[in-house]
Amino acid sequence: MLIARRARDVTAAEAPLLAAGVPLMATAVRALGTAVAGLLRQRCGRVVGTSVAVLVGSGDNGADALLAGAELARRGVAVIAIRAGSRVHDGAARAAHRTGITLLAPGAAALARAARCDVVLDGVTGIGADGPLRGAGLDVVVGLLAALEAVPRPDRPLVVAVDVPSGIGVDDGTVAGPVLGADRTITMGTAKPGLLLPPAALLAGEVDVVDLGLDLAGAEPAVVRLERADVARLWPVPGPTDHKYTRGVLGVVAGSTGYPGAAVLATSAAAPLVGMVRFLGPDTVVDAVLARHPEVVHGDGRAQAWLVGPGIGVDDGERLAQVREVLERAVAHGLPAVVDAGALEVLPERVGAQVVLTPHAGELARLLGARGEDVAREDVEARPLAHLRRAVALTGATVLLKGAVTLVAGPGTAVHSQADGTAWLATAGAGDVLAGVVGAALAVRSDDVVAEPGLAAPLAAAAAAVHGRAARRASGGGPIVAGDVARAVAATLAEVLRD
Ligand SMILES: NC(=O)C1=CN([C@@H]2O[C@H](COP(=O)(O)OP(=O)(O)OC[C@H]3O[C@@H](n4cnc5c(N)ncnc54)[C@H](OP(=O)(O)O)[C@@H]3O)[C@@H](O)[C@H]2O)[C@@H](O)CC1
Ligand SMILES: [K+]
Repeated sequence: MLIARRARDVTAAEAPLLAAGVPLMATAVRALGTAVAGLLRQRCGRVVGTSVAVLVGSGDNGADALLAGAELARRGVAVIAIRAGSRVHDGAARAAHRTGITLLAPGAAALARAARCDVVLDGVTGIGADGPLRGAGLDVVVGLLAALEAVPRPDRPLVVAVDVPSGIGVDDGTVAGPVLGADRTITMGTAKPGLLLPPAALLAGEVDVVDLGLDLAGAEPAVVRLERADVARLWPVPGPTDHKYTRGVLGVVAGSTGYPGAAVLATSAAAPLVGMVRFLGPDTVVDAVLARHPEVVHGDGRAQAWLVGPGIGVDDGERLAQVREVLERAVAHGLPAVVDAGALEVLPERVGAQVVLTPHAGELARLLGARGEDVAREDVEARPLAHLRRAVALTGATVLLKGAVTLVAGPGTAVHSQADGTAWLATAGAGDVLAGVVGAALAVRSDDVVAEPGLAAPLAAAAAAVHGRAARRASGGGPIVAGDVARAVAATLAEVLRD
């Protein structure tokens, strides 16, 4: 599990080690040097003779970056260093000087040179920053972003962020000013919340954590990300005495004459994962579902969890009446349920954490608006976690806010952040597939969720992980439709459970 801790917790954990003389910075610098050398080898096929530009801020973040630059210079890399603060760490400046690196003033000429290097190392600010970039750091980032515009995309340098992309909200993931988006972030000691929370997380690229041996046991995890083994631990494997009913029945109310495909996608994703899917919908939709999945059972009856809403519009009164009836019944029995798309319109005033809402940013804004909050989609996109938390507080539900980075939290649970997919997953119907996987995750552990409703949040995060991995598997780096993702779900789960 990837665990993010707040800046103050990291600083507190560093203090005793620094007092004991443990050379944390040397470890950070070594890891940076190795990572950058690896990227240079990938990009240029060699390290010697490549070029790196280092943006050097005033604090230890700048020192990390400059010392890594000195190490790379010793390995034959042509390094330029650009001042991005009011001062430079003494020891790092001396080490740079010894390797022949001169510190350049942040003018247009230096930034144009940086824009043509193989790698840029962003050491403007780290966890010691207060607020968005200002002063020399801001000028350097704005200037470099402009200089990069003049370079054809394939020739632009790879950007490596030291600890965090400078200027992000380290603890809250906000982006309140210019930030140089990174291809990779080498983060020290532990992940930081801003590396996992959008919108900042979208600027961090791949995140590698450098082990500094910090004792963070006492620090409350701010955000967590499930990895393969965590998903495997959460997902039950049937035993020899299991049958379709003990494995879990998922009831699905989905699809409409306007959107029959959503029902097909949701049931296709769920069917292989559960003992049985039972389906309620208009006849034409039932026909479409059964044509694809003859194993789906048509008609009302007992289920261990319900999924309501995919392919049902917010003004489809007839379908929403059925959703309302099924949802109220599920809530009255304390059963887990997934509430998606139009069904969010008929969510009871208060529900328990066993009910998982799956809005995108626009739907979350609408949900909050219906509860008296003045919120636009852009507000949710700028501060997704804050709005997700508000929705949890107002409804009592577990909320999965889907996006390139999907966030999940319930009342009192950890915040989960999953980013397992691919940009190709931004395609019609992907949300219907996700809803199917979340429904399945709740159905197969229904008894556990009824006993411990807080379990719905990690299970929904696990479902998001399976969905994202299925998209990656189906895509192989190229375009996909949602049906490809649904078809890849079963093999993806097998892979998750096997490894
Ligand atoms: N301690 C260790 O051994 C280890 C530390 N580690 C590393 O240290 C980093 C933390 O270093 P830190 O505490 O020196 O703070 P840091 O983030 O470099 O910036 C502070 C300076 O930046 C400035 N500044 C502030 N706000 C700003 C803004 N909004 N916009 C622009 N500038 C701003 C301000 O300078 P001023 O404005 O006064 O010139 C301030 O003094 C951490 O992220 C990690 O990389 C790791 O290697 C592990 C071992
Ligand atoms: K940085």
